[in-house]
Amino acid sequence: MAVYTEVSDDELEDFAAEYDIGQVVSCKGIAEGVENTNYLLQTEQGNYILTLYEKRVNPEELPFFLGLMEHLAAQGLACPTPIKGRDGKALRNLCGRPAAIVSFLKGMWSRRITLGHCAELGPAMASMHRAGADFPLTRANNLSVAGWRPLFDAIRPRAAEIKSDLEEMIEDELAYLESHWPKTLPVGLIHADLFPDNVFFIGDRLSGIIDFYFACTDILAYDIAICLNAWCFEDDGAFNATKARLMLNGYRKVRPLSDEELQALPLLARGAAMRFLLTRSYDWLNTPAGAMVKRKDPMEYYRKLRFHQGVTGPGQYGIE
Ligand SMILES: Nc1ncnc2c1ncn2[C@@H]1O[C@H](COP(=O)(O)OP(=O)(O)O)[C@@H](O)[C@H]1O
Ligand SMILES: N[C@@H](CCOP(=O)(O)O)C(=O)O
Repeated sequence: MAVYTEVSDDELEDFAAEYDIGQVVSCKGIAEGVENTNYLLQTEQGNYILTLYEKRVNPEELPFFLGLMEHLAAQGLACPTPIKGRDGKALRNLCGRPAAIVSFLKGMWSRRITLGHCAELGPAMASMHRAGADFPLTRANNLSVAGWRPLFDAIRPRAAEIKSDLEEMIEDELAYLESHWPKTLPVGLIHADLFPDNVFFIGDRLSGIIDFYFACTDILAYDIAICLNAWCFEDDGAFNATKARLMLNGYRKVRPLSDEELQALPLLARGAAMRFLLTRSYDWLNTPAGAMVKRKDPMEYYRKLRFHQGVTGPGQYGIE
């Protein structure tokens, strides 16, 4: 459960009084998510999400994230919009943490990814990339190739607790990725954590995208690579090329991909797998015993990385 910070009734009342959102009716901790504390805030006027920002979010970067959500929502993307208080500010403090209220999105994330979900994801991701093109702020991706070695150094002494050959595997792969990482692909605004639990559906239709707190300026096709990993593998570890084809072709209808971008996909998918292998390994080794949060399995990403190491071209992702 991701409620790291408990909010008392008095603190909540004072906080909500800064907004024109009506009287608070209830405030319930949300059990999902791993990064921040989220509450479902119900007021006389409707539902909202109250987020208190925790460890991985740098408070100085919050204007970027909140501004981005505001920008994308204004462009018609179904994503949360920050709610401003009477003073015009969306960002304030609660219980010693930066905090904001955002609009509530209807829909549910799907635990069972279908071909239809992947077909919907592609164009939605491409529309997000297009809508982000004129967002004026930029943010470097601190979890891209330059950020991987410091994470590796932090997990290295205990990597064998996860898998005996993990240290050796990451060492070799990191050296390869550092020397081959593409430098000329189109760059723009990416979500960078577009996992199934951050995409809502109503029935088979995609109804919204949430959780922009890893969003950054990076290679656009890297977002696609993250999704190849997060959406196109089955529970038994098999890669589903039909899912990948539907996602990629749906994407290309809204934002065509150059040959250079397509050829780079296997490498980007290796990098994307490395990124989540590293953060999951770090969290696996460093989550305090008894913390109310479910750790995510690093080995899932070890296996995905091994798969992409064997991919020789984008054809293996189901496309010509
Ligand atoms: N704007 C929103 N509308 C509706 N539900 C939301 C919204 N934001 C978050 N949630 C709920 O909170 C959960 C955790 O949110 P998320 O942003 O993924 O947390 P974290 O950043 O901590 O991982 C989501 O799975 C969803 O159930
Ligand atoms: N998607 C990441 C973890 C980040 O969790 P989220 O709840 O913020 O999406 C992973 O799967 O490792």
